[in-house]
Amino acid sequence: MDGSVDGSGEREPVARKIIPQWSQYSHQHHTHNYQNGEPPMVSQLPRHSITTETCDLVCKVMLLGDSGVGKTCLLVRFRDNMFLSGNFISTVGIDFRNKVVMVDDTKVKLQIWDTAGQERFRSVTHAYYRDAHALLLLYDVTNKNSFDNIRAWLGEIKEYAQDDVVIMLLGNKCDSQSSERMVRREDGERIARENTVAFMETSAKTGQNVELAFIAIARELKARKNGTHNRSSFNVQEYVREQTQKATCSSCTS
Ligand SMILES: Nc1nc2c(ncn2[C@@H]2O[C@H](COP(=O)(O)OP(=O)(O)OP(=O)(O)O)[C@@H](O)[C@H]2O)c(=O)[nH]1
Repeated sequence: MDGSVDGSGEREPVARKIIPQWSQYSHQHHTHNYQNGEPPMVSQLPRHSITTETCDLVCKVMLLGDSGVGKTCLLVRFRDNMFLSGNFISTVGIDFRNKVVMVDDTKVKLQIWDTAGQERFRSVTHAYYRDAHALLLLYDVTNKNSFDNIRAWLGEIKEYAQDDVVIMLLGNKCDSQSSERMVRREDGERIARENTVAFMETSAKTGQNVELAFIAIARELKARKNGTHNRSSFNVQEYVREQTQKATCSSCTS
């Protein structure tokens, strides 16, 4: 036995996220009218996300960053194209969802682990770093503290993750009004450059760059698997730069 739920190598999360049913996310996310006053646990949710379908590549992607930066919202936007607005319910422990994406002719299954940003869950989440192929590290552009903590997060990554893990830094909530913004895009770019990681600003609210972040990860991991990575035929930092520039240019001309 590999300890997986369905024999596919996927482990049951050790802790559960206390959230309303996935299907109720859109508008009732924050109403606490659960049966017996208790929200359902992940183990009670439909396991439709765990499939036995064959994929050419399976990638484990972890979402990291301070509590409240928008990790769960980013995942929900990518997987279900929805936004969880309203009061914020913190993740407890760790949870995962799958999404299959096509990269050219390759079927890539992204197994996305959503971690709790709160300090008290760190020892739980550290145990998962070493299995991750890619890490999406988020800060909130309206929260300077979450940005200042990025160096500490990078330190933890260095300590617990594989040396060759793909890291992408995301400045989330870029839809926010300029009066609310506390971190300039250039500051995000600078810290990413200093640490040789890809960077972009995202919005789980509007969907800006959300798909691109995950697809760029999938492309990079596919390139590595095919052995094309070392020959520099694909570079995730370059790819992200090109794609975000393209998006900026087309929004300028439209
Ligand atoms: N304006 C705006 N708000 C966002 C965005 N993403 C998330 N939020 C809000 O930020 C709050 C926190 O979002 P979550 O996704 O729950 O944060 P998290 O990082 O998963 O937090 P933990 O589970 O505690 O680690 C919620 O109230 C969201 O509605 C975004 O892109 N734009």
